[in-house]
Amino acid sequence: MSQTALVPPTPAAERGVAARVLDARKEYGTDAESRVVALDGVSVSFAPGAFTAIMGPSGSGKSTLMHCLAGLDTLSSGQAFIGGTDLATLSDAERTVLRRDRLGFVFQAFNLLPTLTAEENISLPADLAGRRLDRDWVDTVISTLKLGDRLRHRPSQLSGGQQQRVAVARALVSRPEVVFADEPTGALDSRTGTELLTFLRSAVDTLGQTVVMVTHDPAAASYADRVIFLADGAIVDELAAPTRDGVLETMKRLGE
Ligand SMILES: Nc1ncnc2c1ncn2[C@@H]1O[C@H](COP(=O)(O)OP(=O)(O)OP(=O)(O)O)[C@@H](O)[C@H]1O
Repeated sequence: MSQTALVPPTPAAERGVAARVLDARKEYGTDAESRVVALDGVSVSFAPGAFTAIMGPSGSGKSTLMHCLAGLDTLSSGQAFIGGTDLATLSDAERTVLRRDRLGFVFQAFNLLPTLTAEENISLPADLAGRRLDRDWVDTVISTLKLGDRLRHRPSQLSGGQQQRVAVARALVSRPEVVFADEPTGALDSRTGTELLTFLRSAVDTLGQTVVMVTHDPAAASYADRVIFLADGAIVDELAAPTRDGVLETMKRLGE
């Protein structure tokens, strides 16, 4: 039996929530001097088919929240769920399988394998999971991200923006339950960044893709359905249907 069976996808009946944390607390360091409370009792749910941005000043806990939600790190206390799966009930190996089979990642370090072509990098997670990709969807992703003439190139032969688009394609081709994106436009020029955000938005609108994105950029956050603001490890505000100006005003009010 394959290991994949250890972490079955969330049954339809439990799909009311794509991801959530309950009273999540994360502390780093043990002695009083080095102790940092990165998450201080955060409870938040992410609806399926919604695009959520997480904002807040440097050090407010954004990456920690995303890493604990995505099973890349564990909470000190509280609970983190992907769909109906409580991540604390999984072994390290099971969490790895869950990340591979049910989640997509777009991080600043693109994590592309240097010896593989763009096309091989894009299909790698699905190949590892032994899952067949929907060829029409793969073609749509590749053409929307304008990667058609770069598929045989290796990462070192691609620009930073092209590598980032390969990373986005890799995260989206298998239609994961949740795509986690950490500053996905940070390294891109504004036109490429806009294209990428437009693509994420259309994946949400047309496919019901769930996206959770950490960003510092109010314009990027305005592509989301909802923005959550963190400060000192706690959620301090939230905006629905955000505009760039609305996000800026909230940041100003929160003293960012
Ligand atoms: N491995 C670690 N060991 C100790 N402290 C850590 C560790 N990782 C994060 N922290 C601390 O936890 C707090 C939250 O960090 P986190 O990276 O989640 O913030 P962030 O909001 O993502 O910041 P940025 O916008 O600068 O990326 C910070 O004070 C940070 O110094």
